[in-house]
Amino acid sequence: MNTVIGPYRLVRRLGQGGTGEVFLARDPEGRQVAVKVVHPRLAADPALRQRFRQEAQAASRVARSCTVPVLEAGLDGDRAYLVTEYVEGQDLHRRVAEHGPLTGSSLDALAVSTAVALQAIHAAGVVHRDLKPSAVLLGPLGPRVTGFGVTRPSGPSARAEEGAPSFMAPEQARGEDAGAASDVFAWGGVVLYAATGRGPSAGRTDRPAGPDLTGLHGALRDLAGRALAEDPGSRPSVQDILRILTGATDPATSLAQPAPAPGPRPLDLPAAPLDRPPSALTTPGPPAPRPLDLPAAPLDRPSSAPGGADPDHVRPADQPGALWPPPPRPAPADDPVPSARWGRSIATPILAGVAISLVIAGIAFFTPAGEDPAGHPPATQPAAAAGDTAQPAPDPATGPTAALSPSPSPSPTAPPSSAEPTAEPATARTLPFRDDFSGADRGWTTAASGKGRHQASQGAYRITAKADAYLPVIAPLTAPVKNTTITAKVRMLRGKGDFGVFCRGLDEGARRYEFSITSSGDASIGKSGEAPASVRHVPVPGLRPARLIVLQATCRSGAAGTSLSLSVNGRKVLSRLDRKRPFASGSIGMFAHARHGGSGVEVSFNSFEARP
Ligand SMILES: Nc1ncnc2c1ncn2[C@@H]1O[C@H](COP(=O)(O)OP(=O)(O)OP(=O)(O)O)[C@@H](O)[C@H]1O
Repeated sequence: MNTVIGPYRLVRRLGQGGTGEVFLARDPEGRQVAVKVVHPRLAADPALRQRFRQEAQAASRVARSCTVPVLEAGLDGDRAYLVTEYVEGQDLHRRVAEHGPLTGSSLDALAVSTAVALQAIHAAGVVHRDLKPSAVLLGPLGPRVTGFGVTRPSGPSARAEEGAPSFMAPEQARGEDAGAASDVFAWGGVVLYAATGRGPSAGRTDRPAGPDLTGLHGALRDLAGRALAEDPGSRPSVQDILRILTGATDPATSLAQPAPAPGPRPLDLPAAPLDRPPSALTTPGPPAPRPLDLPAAPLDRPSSAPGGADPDHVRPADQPGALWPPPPRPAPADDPVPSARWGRSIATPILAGVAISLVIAGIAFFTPAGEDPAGHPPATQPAAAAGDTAQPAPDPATGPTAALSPSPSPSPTAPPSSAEPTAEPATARTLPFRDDFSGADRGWTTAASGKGRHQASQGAYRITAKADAYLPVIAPLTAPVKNTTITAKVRMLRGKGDFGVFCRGLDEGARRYEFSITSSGDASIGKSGEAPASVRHVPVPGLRPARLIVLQATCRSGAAGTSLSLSVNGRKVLSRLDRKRPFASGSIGMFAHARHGGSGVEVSFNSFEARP
């Protein structure tokens, strides 16, 4: 094969996706990469090119520790292409077709690895949208997920129309927006397929009793069954899947809901929460992929093995006790797609990031997905929507300017009764939720790569963000949150920056709203992607961040947009209406954000409560 695209020399064809062809190729240094060439019809569409670029940028943010990185998105003439690391081995579809279902620890490792991949993908603000067996590559180091959707048309995929089992969630098949919960459905289908060779047959009327889980056992059976629930709100979060599969949580206590059954679901929520915090809202983003209109150049050097090993140097034989069978011998060099065919046979899509889970010596070793170490925002996230308004909340008694005037603040040690927490419900994994941090950490999470520390100790939860770092900590809820009022008691211990609570939805750009107090005593309501300078700050008269503050933040989304309000020590100081389309369900939590250099910022939360 003598075809060259960008700086890559194509070696042989690896596969055909619904929207493009994938080739093994060599980069200028001779390293192996996988190059997906987008269908010229799509590549020629300016809107799709733009989307390609944006989604490739999003893909490049997916945590490296558990993905096969997207190395480059480029253009060569009118040919758009995406370069990822090459994974030597079979995809799951072929593996099961040729060798039968996976069993034992191989199956467990596949379930964990694919969930880790989803966690990493979601943490980057991306929804895979097309997880399926052919998108799970069984490499020498374990399963990796590839192919998350760029320029993917909505609705059933071409492959599904050809009669292959569809792994698409019912809501996606209906043409609705896909969220994290849609990926969880596909995860359940992939696990079912890996264990049985059968697909989930989503939304079929001939499966009134739910998916046939015969062949799956134990926690995997329970999780896959719940993941395949028709109602997205009834599916477990990726975080819960991982907790259970890794033994961190007893399924009996964390999954109190029954396995899916026909009939209405108890929750009516459109999407599962993101399991990891999004990239930060107000710090600079990571290096973006090269724009399509620039000469092609790699985003990063290929490095398929953790630790930056050269992919050429990672061989199955090098892995002691590698669980996965050695990949088939490479097919003899061929040239099934001679260069003359490029113009017509190259299909469309774009690959995306992939998760790596190491499976060594029969133990599934995985690193929880991390957000961008610096907590970077989506580079393409627009600033506040045109209809977005932010204003100091009018004081009910004295009018709109009262909130800006000095006024005595209630004693922080005697907050208003509306801010007083109530007794914690027995399960406390859905709203209402309360944590006074009096016991052990109940599972608050942040990025493994987050810069700083966070821990519950002695009745408080301390968050220490290193210099200029953003450190969010996510509440350990098992169901997604959309409309909520959060009440938190917090004080600043040292440093400069801001801190507070947030609500975050799973939608494009992983929208997040932050309710903040700064070390200088201002309050603000910020939105992901906004430049810090454009976020309106309102001084709160008499506020001393070093004393206990009662924050009350409300996040409510409806047809008119998302209404947000912030009260400090019982007094409403800001309200805001974001007229962007309604906010999706997601996660909530607390954060600290160190700014202005120095040695970071440390805050202490005494309690956190969220109510519907
Ligand atoms: N990085 C890679 N390394 C090795 N093989 C790959 C790689 N990426 C894809 N492949 C092979 O190419 C096949 C097609 O991949 P592709 O991503 O196009 O699938 P798809 O998800 O069906 O495509 P689409 O996104 O267009 O629907 C895979 O099933 C796999 O066998």
